[in-house]
Amino acid sequence: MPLAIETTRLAKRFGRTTALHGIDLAVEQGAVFGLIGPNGAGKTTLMRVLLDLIRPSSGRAAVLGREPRGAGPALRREIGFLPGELRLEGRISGHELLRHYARISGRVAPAAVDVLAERLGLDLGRQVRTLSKGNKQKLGLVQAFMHRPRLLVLDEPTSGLDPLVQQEFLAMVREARELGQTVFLSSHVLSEIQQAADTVAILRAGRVVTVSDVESLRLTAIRRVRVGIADATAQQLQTALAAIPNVTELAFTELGGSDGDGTRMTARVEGGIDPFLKAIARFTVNDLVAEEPDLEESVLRLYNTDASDGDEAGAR
Ligand SMILES: Nc1ncnc2c1ncn2[C@@H]1O[C@H](COP(=O)(O)OP(=O)(O)OP(=O)(O)O)[C@@H](O)[C@H]1O
Repeated sequence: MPLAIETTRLAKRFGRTTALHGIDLAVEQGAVFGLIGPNGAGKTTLMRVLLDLIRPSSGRAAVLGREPRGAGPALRREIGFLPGELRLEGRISGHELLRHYARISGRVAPAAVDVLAERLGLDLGRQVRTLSKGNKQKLGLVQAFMHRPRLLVLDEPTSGLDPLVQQEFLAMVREARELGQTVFLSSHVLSEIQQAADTVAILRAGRVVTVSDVESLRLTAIRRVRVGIADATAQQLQTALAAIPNVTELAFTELGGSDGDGTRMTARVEGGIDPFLKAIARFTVNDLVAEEPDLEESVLRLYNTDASDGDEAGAR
């Protein structure tokens, strides 16, 4: 069985900007493969090469065993593509627009469009130009999924979606995997990739920094945590957390003076959060906020790259 996606020393230059510096990637059929990286890393460029929307400067790409260049509509029908910047014809309804796309993608099961629209909460009767950004994104997702393509290439698929719809999208990805479809998706949000993907490639400044399974990424996640404790002093909290090695940068504010309204604490938790939660659970917790793990801090530093060192690949 050929790989779903294979690139060999794939490079793309735009004038003096090098967007991709020789990318080697292999995506197995049936996998959910996440591409993650900061702005300007080259995620969109890579996807556009795979879809033959742009041509590589050097190197090779193969999609479902074929070179995108010259493979034409037959390969295109096997792919469901959600572009990062969706441009949709506005003066027709969602229904009409999807009928138009179905003529290109072919083989759309009669009920598929309605089922997907219903799941995402999208009104297909409305004129496309009157839809909000999130609803346009839903329309883009419906057109990518509706013909059950062998390969889904999704550029920032949850951009603009509210959290409930994001969860529905993640369920759609899981079902696609169960049906044997391959999903190749990009994001700059670590938690989203962790929920959706089995394997993750980290792209930075046009290079693959690492390819890793999602479980190992989870261990490296760094979170900032804020906690309000009703019945402990800074000293008590310090003592309770002293023996937990993955908790650092502790800072305390004691509230309320003599009668003691408790203490506010911030901390940096690297890796599993469970030991931290167990240690504070003996006190009365009023409030707990665990921020989204930070991609740059969690992942890029692990591989000895300077996360602040310019996002734009061409800047160097
Ligand atoms: N058509 C183009 N002309 C010139 N430079 C381009 C073009 N497209 C992309 N680039 C440059 O290539 C690099 C990679 O951009 P790309 O859009 O692929 O990154 P990305 O990882 O998708 O970023 P984001 O998360 O911001 O969408 C950037 O330096 C960008 O400025």
